[in-house]
Amino acid sequence: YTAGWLSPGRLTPTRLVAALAPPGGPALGHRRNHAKGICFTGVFESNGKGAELSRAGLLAAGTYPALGRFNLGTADPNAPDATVRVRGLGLQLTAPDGTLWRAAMIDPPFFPVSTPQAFYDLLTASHSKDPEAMKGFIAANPEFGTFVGWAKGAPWTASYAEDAFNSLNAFIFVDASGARHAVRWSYVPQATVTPITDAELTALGPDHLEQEIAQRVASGPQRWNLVITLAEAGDPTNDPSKVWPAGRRTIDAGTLVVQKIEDERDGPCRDINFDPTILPDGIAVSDDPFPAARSAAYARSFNLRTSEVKDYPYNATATTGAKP
Ligand code: HEM
Repeated sequence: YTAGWLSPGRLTPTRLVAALAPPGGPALGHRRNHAKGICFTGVFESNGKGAELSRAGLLAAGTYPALGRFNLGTADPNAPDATVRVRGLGLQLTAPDGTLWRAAMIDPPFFPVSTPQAFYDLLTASHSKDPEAMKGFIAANPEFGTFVGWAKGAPWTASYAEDAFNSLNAFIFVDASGARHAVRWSYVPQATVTPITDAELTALGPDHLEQEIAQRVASGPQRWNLVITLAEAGDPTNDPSKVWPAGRRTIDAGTLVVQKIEDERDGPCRDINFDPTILPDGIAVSDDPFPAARSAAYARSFNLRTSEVKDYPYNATATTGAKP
């Protein structure tokens, strides 16, 4: 059940989260990864088409509350936007009976590495002073080269509203008859995508993405389609670094509508852990090893940051963390 995580010598959540910290140490009180972000509320408008694959109530037609957070894949809450290649979306959908579907997705079309151990090795190598460390890592994890190609070549955007956010990890949808379907999903923007370069993003300023999404949402709701992709026999479900072949059947299950930008520091995202294993009946984890490892690491990060409340008070004058 604990996937060996309690055995001595194995990769543990504590070691994994410690490895995320930059050489100067973690930013106390903040998420240990994806530390820079901005919170929002809205709704998920389910069109009911996902009910063919999953009996989850949130995939039956209806409108359900959504809480989420756009973020940058960095341990530094003050990182300039153009220095961070990976952007993320944490999302919680709530069914009328209170059942939750939490997810945390990113914009690359595949993950840089195949296993949680390789992610740990990447973090360790990238923070190492040994000039050979990254060379050794890349030799042992050739899939990372594909990610480097994406990171160097893929266009940037000037808005979170123009980014697609991908589950990358495979999950199992269970339908009303009990049949199981391996899927991945993406939230695909309805906004027109205008590619830019990293130099153009730099010129827009270090915190452009937060300022821009606040302005854009203030001028009108922003939308993403939930596109579910069905695996075919033989498609790898245990390795998020491997894309599935083109042409797989997809279902557009509904629309995420971002209606209001919320305060990041004092807002409703602060005390949420977007743990990707918090799933409603009708959605389950697959043989992908990441969600279990992520769940343990996110809990460790959550426990650390919520115990560091004096370093991240709810407002400028609070010293105890008590919400005013
Ligand atoms: C073993 C691999 C991974 C580790 C150790 C890891 C670690 C973490 C940690 C510690 C956090 C902060 C949690 C918190 O304090 O609430 C986080 C947040 C996040 N992670 Fe991961 N992660 C991993 C893989 C992934 C993958 C595969 C994805 C996407 C497909 C992803 C997307 C995100 C996103 C979007 C957030 C921000 C969620 C929020 O806004 O709270 N991570 N990650």
